[in-house]
Amino acid sequence: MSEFKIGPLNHVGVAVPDLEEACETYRTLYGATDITTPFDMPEQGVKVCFVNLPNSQIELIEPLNEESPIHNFIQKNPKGGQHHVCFEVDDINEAVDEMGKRGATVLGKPRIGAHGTMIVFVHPKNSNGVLIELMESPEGAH
Ligand SMILES: C[C@@H](C(=O)O)C(=O)SCCNC(=O)CCNC(=O)[C@H](O)C(C)(C)COP(=O)(O)OP(=O)(O)OC[C@H]1O[C@@H](n2cnc3c(N)ncnc32)[C@H](O)[C@@H]1OP(=O)(O)O
Ligand SMILES: [Co+2]
Repeated sequence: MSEFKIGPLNHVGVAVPDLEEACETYRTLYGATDITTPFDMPEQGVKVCFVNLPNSQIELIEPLNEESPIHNFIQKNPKGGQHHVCFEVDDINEAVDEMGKRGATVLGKPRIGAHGTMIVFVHPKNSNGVLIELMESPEGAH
């Protein structure tokens, strides 16, 4: 087995029915001041923005359409909910290979994520009901 291991927590994904409303909640209820402008990621089926915190980010995601991978999640959780946890990895292809060897179900092929590096997801059944995103580190290898 390779030495592969997860690195820093990059972000926590929160699925929401309305991105603007969710941003407003982080602004007015929690006083968050650094919230990025929302943008569409059609290839991921989501509209995204980040609440930047000193040590991490909350990624707010709203489904773009009924084909979105988070469409069913919002149907089941109409007010939204915690959706995924994202860890950085040094090398996405190594991560995919090693996840497979370790018996996990990797969902699809790596794709470009919201930070401009490759991401891939591991099924929640493999990790106590938590959907895990693995993201190639923006700073390169650790
Ligand atoms: C922008 C980007 C970035 O950071 O760069 C992102 O994060 S994009 C983030 C959005 N993209 C993704 O999530 C892509 C990967 N996700 C997927 O492929 C999908 O969402 C699945 C994880 C396969 C779930 O799909 P879907 O909800 O349609 O399937 P399903 O209804 O059959 O659900 C199968 C089981 O998984 C559960 N389930 C669904 N979503 C879940 C979640 N987020 N966390 C924990 N459990 C979850 C369901 O309740 C169900 O449980 P039971 O079997 O017990 O009823
Ligand atoms: Co994410």
